[in-house]
Amino acid sequence: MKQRTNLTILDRINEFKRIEVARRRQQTSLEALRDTAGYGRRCVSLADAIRGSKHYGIIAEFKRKSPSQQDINVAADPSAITAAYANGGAAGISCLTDQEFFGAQPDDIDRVRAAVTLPVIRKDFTIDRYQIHEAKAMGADAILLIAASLSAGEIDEFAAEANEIGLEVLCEIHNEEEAAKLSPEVNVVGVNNRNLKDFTVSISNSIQLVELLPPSLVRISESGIDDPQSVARLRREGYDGFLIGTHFMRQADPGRALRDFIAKVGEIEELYDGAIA
Ligand SMILES: O=P(O)(O)OC[C@@H](O)[C@@H](O)c1c[nH]c2ccccc12
Repeated sequence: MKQRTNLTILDRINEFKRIEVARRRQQTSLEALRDTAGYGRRCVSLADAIRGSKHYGIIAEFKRKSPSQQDINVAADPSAITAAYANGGAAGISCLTDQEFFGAQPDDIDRVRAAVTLPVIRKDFTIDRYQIHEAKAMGADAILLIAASLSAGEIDEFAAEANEIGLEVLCEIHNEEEAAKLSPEVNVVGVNNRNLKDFTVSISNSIQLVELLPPSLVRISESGIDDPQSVARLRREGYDGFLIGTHFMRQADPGRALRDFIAKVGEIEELYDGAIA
Protein backbone atom coordinates (compact mmCIF):
# COMPACT_ATOMS: atom_id res chain seq x y z
CA MET A 1 0.00 0.00 0.00
CA LYS A 2 1.15 3.53 -0.77
CA GLN A 3 2.32 5.23 2.39
CA ARG A 4 0.67 8.55 3.24
CA THR A 5 4.05 10.14 3.88
CA ASN A 6 4.96 9.55 0.23
CA LEU A 7 2.02 11.57 -1.03
CA THR A 8 2.91 14.90 -2.61
CA ILE A 9 0.91 18.02 -1.80
CA LEU A 10 -0.77 17.66 -5.20
CA ASP A 11 -1.83 14.09 -4.34
CA ARG A 12 -3.24 15.26 -1.01
CA ILE A 13 -5.15 18.13 -2.60
CA ASN A 14 -6.59 15.88 -5.31
CA GLU A 15 -7.63 13.32 -2.73
CA PHE A 16 -9.40 16.04 -0.79
CA LYS A 17 -11.07 17.27 -4.03
CA ARG A 18 -12.67 13.89 -4.69
CA ILE A 19 -14.40 14.06 -1.33
CA GLU A 20 -15.31 17.72 -1.81
CA VAL A 21 -16.81 17.11 -5.25
CA ALA A 22 -18.86 14.15 -4.00
CA ARG A 23 -20.25 16.33 -1.21
CA ARG A 24 -21.02 19.30 -3.51
CA ARG A 25 -22.74 17.07 -6.03
CA GLN A 26 -25.07 15.92 -3.25
CA GLN A 27 -25.87 19.54 -2.36
CA THR A 28 -26.31 20.91 -5.89
CA SER A 29 -27.07 18.75 -8.90
CA LEU A 30 -25.64 19.41 -12.36
CA GLU A 31 -29.15 20.39 -13.48
CA ALA A 32 -29.38 22.96 -10.69
CA LEU A 33 -26.01 24.41 -11.73
CA ARG A 34 -27.35 24.81 -15.26
CA ASP A 35 -30.24 26.92 -13.90
CA THR A 36 -28.01 29.54 -12.28
CA ALA A 37 -27.62 33.08 -13.63
CA GLY A 38 -23.86 32.62 -13.98
CA TYR A 39 -24.38 29.63 -16.25
CA GLY A 40 -26.34 31.74 -18.71
CA ARG A 41 -23.66 34.43 -18.92
CA ARG A 42 -21.63 34.80 -22.10
CA CYS A 43 -17.92 34.22 -21.47
CA VAL A 44 -15.09 36.56 -22.40
CA SER A 45 -12.12 35.01 -24.25
CA LEU A 46 -8.96 34.68 -22.17
CA ALA A 47 -6.82 33.78 -25.19
CA ASP A 48 -7.97 36.92 -27.06
CA ALA A 49 -7.38 39.10 -24.01
CA ILE A 50 -3.79 37.85 -23.66
CA ARG A 51 -3.07 38.12 -27.39
CA GLY A 52 -4.60 41.59 -27.61
CA SER A 53 -3.01 42.97 -24.44
CA LYS A 54 -0.97 46.17 -24.73
CA HIS A 55 0.58 45.49 -21.33
CA TYR A 56 2.41 42.20 -21.82
CA GLY A 57 -0.52 39.85 -21.16
CA ILE A 58 -0.26 39.78 -17.40
CA ILE A 59 -2.88 37.69 -15.63
CA ALA A 60 -2.96 38.96 -12.08
CA GLU A 61 -3.93 36.46 -9.43
CA PHE A 62 -6.03 36.86 -6.30
CA LYS A 63 -4.68 34.51 -3.65
CA ARG A 64 -4.78 34.80 0.16
CA LYS A 65 -2.46 31.94 1.05
CA SER A 66 -0.91 28.82 -0.47
CA PRO A 67 0.76 25.61 0.66
CA SER A 68 4.12 26.86 -0.64
CA GLN A 69 4.00 30.46 0.68
CA GLN A 70 1.63 30.07 3.66
CA ASP A 71 -0.10 33.39 4.47
CA ILE A 72 0.27 35.90 1.64
CA ASN A 73 -2.51 38.42 2.28
CA VAL A 74 -5.21 36.73 4.35
CA ALA A 75 -7.39 39.80 4.89
CA ALA A 76 -7.44 40.76 1.20
CA ASP A 77 -10.69 41.88 -0.43
CA PRO A 78 -11.31 40.26 -3.84
CA SER A 79 -13.42 43.09 -5.31
CA ALA A 80 -11.06 45.90 -4.34
CA ILE A 81 -7.90 44.10 -5.39
CA THR A 82 -9.13 42.79 -8.73
CA ALA A 83 -10.69 46.16 -9.64
CA ALA A 84 -7.26 47.66 -8.93
CA TYR A 85 -5.62 44.94 -11.06
CA ALA A 86 -7.95 45.87 -13.93
CA ASN A 87 -7.05 49.56 -13.56
CA GLY A 88 -3.39 48.65 -13.33
CA GLY A 89 -3.40 46.99 -16.77
CA ALA A 90 -4.11 43.28 -16.17
CA ALA A 91 -5.16 41.27 -19.24
CA GLY A 92 -7.09 38.83 -17.06
CA ILE A 93 -7.72 37.73 -13.49
CA SER A 94 -6.95 34.40 -11.88
CA CYS A 95 -8.90 33.65 -8.73
CA LEU A 96 -8.20 30.68 -6.48
CA THR A 97 -11.40 28.96 -5.36
CA ASP A 98 -9.93 26.24 -3.16
CA GLN A 99 -10.93 26.88 0.44
CA GLU A 100 -8.98 24.21 2.28
CA PHE A 101 -5.44 24.86 1.02
CA PHE A 102 -5.65 28.36 -0.48
CA GLY A 103 -8.06 30.09 1.90
CA ALA A 104 -10.67 31.02 -0.71
CA GLN A 105 -14.17 32.03 0.36
CA PRO A 106 -17.25 30.65 -1.40
CA ASP A 107 -18.28 33.97 -2.97
CA ASP A 108 -14.83 35.10 -4.19
CA ILE A 109 -15.56 34.67 -7.91
CA ASP A 110 -18.91 36.48 -7.46
CA ARG A 111 -17.10 39.38 -5.94
CA VAL A 112 -14.46 39.43 -8.66
CA ARG A 113 -17.15 39.14 -11.34
CA ALA A 114 -18.95 42.15 -9.89
CA ALA A 115 -15.72 44.17 -9.92
CA VAL A 116 -14.22 43.50 -13.38
CA THR A 117 -15.15 42.82 -17.02
CA LEU A 118 -11.81 41.08 -17.71
CA PRO A 119 -11.75 37.32 -18.30
CA VAL A 120 -11.63 35.44 -14.99
CA ILE A 121 -9.96 32.05 -14.53
CA ARG A 122 -11.41 29.80 -11.87
CA LYS A 123 -8.22 28.45 -10.36
CA ASP A 124 -8.83 25.11 -8.71
CA PHE A 125 -7.83 21.47 -8.94
CA THR A 126 -10.16 20.02 -11.55
CA ILE A 127 -10.37 16.24 -11.30
CA ASP A 128 -14.07 15.80 -12.15
CA ARG A 129 -16.33 17.18 -14.89
CA TYR A 130 -18.74 18.46 -12.22
CA GLN A 131 -16.19 21.20 -11.41
CA ILE A 132 -16.30 22.46 -15.01
CA HIS A 133 -20.01 23.16 -14.72
CA GLU A 134 -19.50 24.63 -11.28
CA ALA A 135 -16.96 27.08 -12.77
CA LYS A 136 -19.49 28.13 -15.40
CA ALA A 137 -22.18 28.62 -12.74
CA MET A 138 -19.74 30.73 -10.68
CA GLY A 139 -19.40 33.15 -13.59
CA ALA A 140 -15.86 32.20 -14.62
CA ASP A 141 -14.58 32.52 -18.22
CA ALA A 142 -11.89 29.87 -18.09
CA ILE A 143 -10.77 26.90 -16.05
CA LEU A 144 -7.39 25.46 -15.17
CA LEU A 145 -6.45 21.88 -16.00
CA ILE A 146 -3.25 20.65 -14.36
CA ALA A 147 -1.59 18.07 -16.61
CA ALA A 148 0.24 16.48 -13.67
CA SER A 149 -3.14 15.41 -12.24
CA LEU A 150 -4.85 14.18 -15.42
CA SER A 151 -4.35 11.69 -18.25
CA ALA A 152 -4.14 12.90 -21.86
CA GLY A 153 -7.64 11.48 -22.38
CA GLU A 154 -9.05 13.37 -19.41
CA ILE A 155 -7.45 16.64 -20.56
CA ASP A 156 -8.99 16.23 -24.00
CA GLU A 157 -12.40 15.25 -22.63
CA PHE A 158 -12.57 17.95 -19.93
CA ALA A 159 -11.32 20.64 -22.31
CA ALA A 160 -13.90 19.68 -24.94
CA GLU A 161 -16.66 19.75 -22.33
CA ALA A 162 -15.52 23.18 -21.10
CA ASN A 163 -15.40 24.58 -24.66
CA GLU A 164 -18.88 23.24 -25.31
CA ILE A 165 -20.32 25.44 -22.57
CA GLY A 166 -18.23 28.46 -23.60
CA LEU A 167 -15.35 28.18 -21.13
CA GLU A 168 -11.75 28.39 -22.30
CA VAL A 169 -9.07 26.13 -20.89
CA LEU A 170 -5.68 26.96 -19.47
CA CYS A 171 -3.68 23.75 -19.35
CA GLU A 172 -0.71 23.80 -17.05
CA ILE A 173 2.40 21.73 -17.67
CA HIS A 174 5.69 21.45 -15.85
CA ASN A 175 7.81 19.05 -17.93
CA GLU A 176 8.18 17.34 -21.29
CA GLU A 177 6.01 14.38 -20.36
CA GLU A 178 3.13 16.70 -19.47
CA ALA A 179 3.62 18.74 -22.66
CA ALA A 180 2.89 15.56 -24.60
CA LYS A 181 -0.60 15.42 -23.02
CA LEU A 182 -1.75 18.75 -24.56
CA SER A 183 -4.97 18.53 -26.54
CA PRO A 184 -6.19 20.65 -29.49
CA GLU A 185 -9.17 21.52 -27.28
CA VAL A 186 -6.91 23.56 -24.99
CA ASN A 187 -6.78 27.33 -25.58
CA VAL A 188 -3.88 28.53 -23.47
CA VAL A 189 -0.85 26.59 -22.29
CA GLY A 190 0.89 27.58 -19.09
CA VAL A 191 4.34 26.42 -18.14
CA ASN A 192 4.53 26.31 -14.37
CA ASN A 193 7.89 27.40 -13.01
CA ARG A 194 6.89 25.92 -9.66
CA ASN A 195 7.12 22.17 -9.23
CA LEU A 196 3.85 21.28 -7.46
CA LYS A 197 5.49 18.20 -5.98
CA ASP A 198 8.36 19.86 -4.12
CA PHE A 199 7.66 23.62 -4.58
CA THR A 200 11.02 24.43 -6.15
CA VAL A 201 10.78 27.38 -8.56
CA SER A 202 12.82 28.00 -11.68
CA ILE A 203 12.06 30.47 -14.47
CA SER A 204 14.44 28.51 -16.70
CA ASN A 205 11.78 25.80 -16.80
CA SER A 206 9.75 28.08 -19.09
CA ILE A 207 12.81 28.70 -21.25
CA GLN A 208 13.57 25.00 -21.60
CA LEU A 209 10.02 23.94 -22.47
CA VAL A 210 9.05 26.72 -24.88
CA GLU A 211 10.11 24.79 -27.99
CA LEU A 212 7.70 21.98 -27.11
CA LEU A 213 4.64 24.25 -27.06
CA PRO A 214 2.34 24.02 -30.10
CA PRO A 215 2.57 27.34 -31.98
CA SER A 216 -1.22 27.55 -32.27
CA LEU A 217 -1.63 27.94 -28.51
CA VAL A 218 -1.34 31.13 -26.52
CA ARG A 219 1.65 30.62 -24.19
CA ILE A 220 2.04 31.84 -20.67
CA SER A 221 4.67 31.40 -18.01
CA GLU A 222 3.38 30.86 -14.47
CA SER A 223 4.60 31.26 -10.89
CA GLY A 224 7.57 32.71 -9.08
CA ILE A 225 7.77 35.75 -11.37
CA ASP A 226 8.73 38.80 -9.29
CA ASP A 227 10.99 40.72 -11.63
CA PRO A 228 10.11 42.74 -14.79
CA GLN A 229 13.42 41.57 -16.23
CA SER A 230 12.11 37.97 -16.23
CA VAL A 231 9.02 39.04 -18.18
CA ALA A 232 11.14 40.86 -20.77
CA ARG A 233 13.38 37.80 -21.08
CA LEU A 234 10.49 35.34 -21.39
CA ARG A 235 8.81 37.53 -24.00
CA ARG A 236 11.92 37.23 -26.14
CA GLU A 237 11.64 33.46 -25.76
CA GLY A 238 8.11 33.55 -27.19
CA TYR A 239 5.76 33.88 -24.21
CA ASP A 240 2.55 35.86 -24.78
CA GLY A 241 1.55 36.24 -21.15
CA PHE A 242 2.43 35.75 -17.50
CA LEU A 243 0.55 34.56 -14.45
CA ILE A 244 1.67 36.47 -11.38
CA GLY A 245 0.13 36.31 -7.89
CA THR A 246 2.34 36.34 -4.81
CA HIS A 247 4.55 39.24 -5.89
CA PHE A 248 1.54 41.58 -6.20
CA MET A 249 -0.57 40.17 -3.35
CA ARG A 250 2.24 40.72 -0.83
CA GLN A 251 2.44 44.43 -1.50
CA ALA A 252 0.39 47.08 0.30
CA ASP A 253 -1.22 48.17 -2.97
CA PRO A 254 -1.33 45.23 -5.42
CA GLY A 255 -2.92 47.25 -8.24
CA ARG A 256 -0.24 49.89 -8.06
CA ALA A 257 2.45 47.20 -7.86
CA LEU A 258 1.10 45.76 -11.14
CA ARG A 259 1.07 49.18 -12.81
CA ASP A 260 4.68 49.86 -11.73
CA PHE A 261 5.73 46.39 -12.87
CA ILE A 262 4.23 46.97 -16.33
CA ALA A 263 5.97 50.35 -16.61
CA LYS A 264 9.32 48.69 -15.77
CA VAL A 265 8.84 45.99 -18.41
CA GLY A 266 8.23 48.82 -20.89
CA GLU A 267 11.45 50.58 -19.88
CA ILE A 268 13.46 47.36 -20.21
CA GLU A 269 12.01 46.64 -23.65
CA GLU A 270 12.76 50.17 -24.83
CA LEU A 271 16.35 49.81 -23.73
CA TYR A 272 16.56 46.46 -25.45
CA ASP A 273 14.99 47.74 -28.69
CA GLY A 274 17.40 50.69 -28.59
CA ALA A 275 20.34 48.37 -28.23
CA ILE A 276 19.47 46.22 -31.22
CA ALA A 277 18.28 49.10 -33.48
O1 LIG B 1 1.98 33.35 -6.79
P1 LIG B 1 2.88 33.11 -7.96
O2 LIG B 1 4.17 32.45 -7.61
O3 LIG B 1 3.08 34.36 -8.77
O4 LIG B 1 2.13 32.06 -8.91
C1 LIG B 1 0.85 32.31 -9.46
C2 LIG B 1 0.27 31.03 -10.05
O5 LIG B 1 1.09 30.63 -11.11
C3 LIG B 1 0.18 29.92 -8.99
O6 LIG B 1 -0.70 30.34 -8.01
C4 LIG B 1 -0.27 28.57 -9.54
C5 LIG B 1 0.17 27.99 -10.68
N1 LIG B 1 -0.43 26.79 -10.86
C6 LIG B 1 -1.25 26.55 -9.83
C7 LIG B 1 -2.08 25.46 -9.59
C8 LIG B 1 -2.87 25.51 -8.48
C9 LIG B 1 -2.81 26.57 -7.59
C10 LIG B 1 -1.99 27.67 -7.83
C11 LIG B 1 -1.20 27.66 -8.96
